Amino acid sequence: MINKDRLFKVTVPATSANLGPGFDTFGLALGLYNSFTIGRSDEMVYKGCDPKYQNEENLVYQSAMALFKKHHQDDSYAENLYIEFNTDIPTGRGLGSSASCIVAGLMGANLILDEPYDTNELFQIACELEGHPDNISPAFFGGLTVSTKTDTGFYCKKAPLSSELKFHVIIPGFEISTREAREIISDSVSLKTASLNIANSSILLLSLISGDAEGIVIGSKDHMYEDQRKTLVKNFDSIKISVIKNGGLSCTFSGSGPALLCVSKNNMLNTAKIKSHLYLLDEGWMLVNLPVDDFGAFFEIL
Ligand SMILES: Nc1ncnc2c1ncn2[C@@H]1O[C@H](COP(=O)(O)OP(=O)(O)OP(=O)(O)O)[C@@H](O)[C@H]1O
Ligand SMILES: N[C@@H](CCO)C(=O)O
Repeated sequence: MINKDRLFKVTVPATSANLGPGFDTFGLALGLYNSFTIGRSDEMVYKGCDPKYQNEENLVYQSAMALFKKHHQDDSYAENLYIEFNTDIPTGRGLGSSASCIVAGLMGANLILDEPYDTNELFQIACELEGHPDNISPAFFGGLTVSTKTDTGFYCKKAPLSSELKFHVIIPGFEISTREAREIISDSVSLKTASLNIANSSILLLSLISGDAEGIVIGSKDHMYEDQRKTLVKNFDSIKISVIKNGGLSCTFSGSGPALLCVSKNNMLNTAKIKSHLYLLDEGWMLVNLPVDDFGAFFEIL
């Protein structure tokens, strides 16, 4: 039996990490959402969830259990939950689907426990579970975020974003897991490469705030991972060329990919031309305009 008196609906925005050079650092919340209704139940229920995730490895369930275990100080603690999935964020595309599951699992479990943890504590646990903070930060706080890890935990700052900027994602029909996309990149870079990425990400951040087109073009260039990751994504170069030729200021992997994030200014992007190029390709690419979500995850008591 589901405890219908205590059902909570947690809604989490999609997120696009990196924005080019800001690897594991920059994140942007976008107006596409996953909602999860969570409560206690006599038996485990995964309603509306892809059958391949209807098991104890489920990331919403795992994240909720992580909080219960911490709260009860018992590593073997487990209980049955009702979790209903209403999900629009495509899985394994680089749009923060895993971050949405982690944030919802933690927020849902915290509500079930009568909120013993504050947002910063949940944020810290979420970053630990995801392994890096760049998707978790905008999922929790919305908008454009810059995150780092200090000796005492993860730290996030929100940056104001120019309202003249528009964001489109180009999403293919296939998935690449973050694990696979991280395995393909080298785990060390030269000082020269690191310095170029620091310089570009700084220019990019200033330009996203001011809306300076030239700074976005220059600052979006990554030197650390794009060349390696694009070997996993057929037609990456041709799509990027089409976006830039048709008014885009940048076209970078969204998070670990394979989806791409395009930044443009006002209505300069010729979406019809880009769509006709995508139509010629085999991988089912779709171009979608998404607003920025400035608020991040929220809950309702049902
Ligand atoms: N709707 C969903 N239902 C159940 N599990 C999901 C759902 N969406 C995501 N997941 C979990 O998240 C995993 C995908 O996470 P992964 O990090 O590979 O991709 P992503 O989060 O979409 O990309 P990125 O982290 O680059 O934004 C899935 O394998 C699954 O475990
Ligand atoms: N910064 C991460 C985002 C994906 O979770 C990556 O690019 O691997």
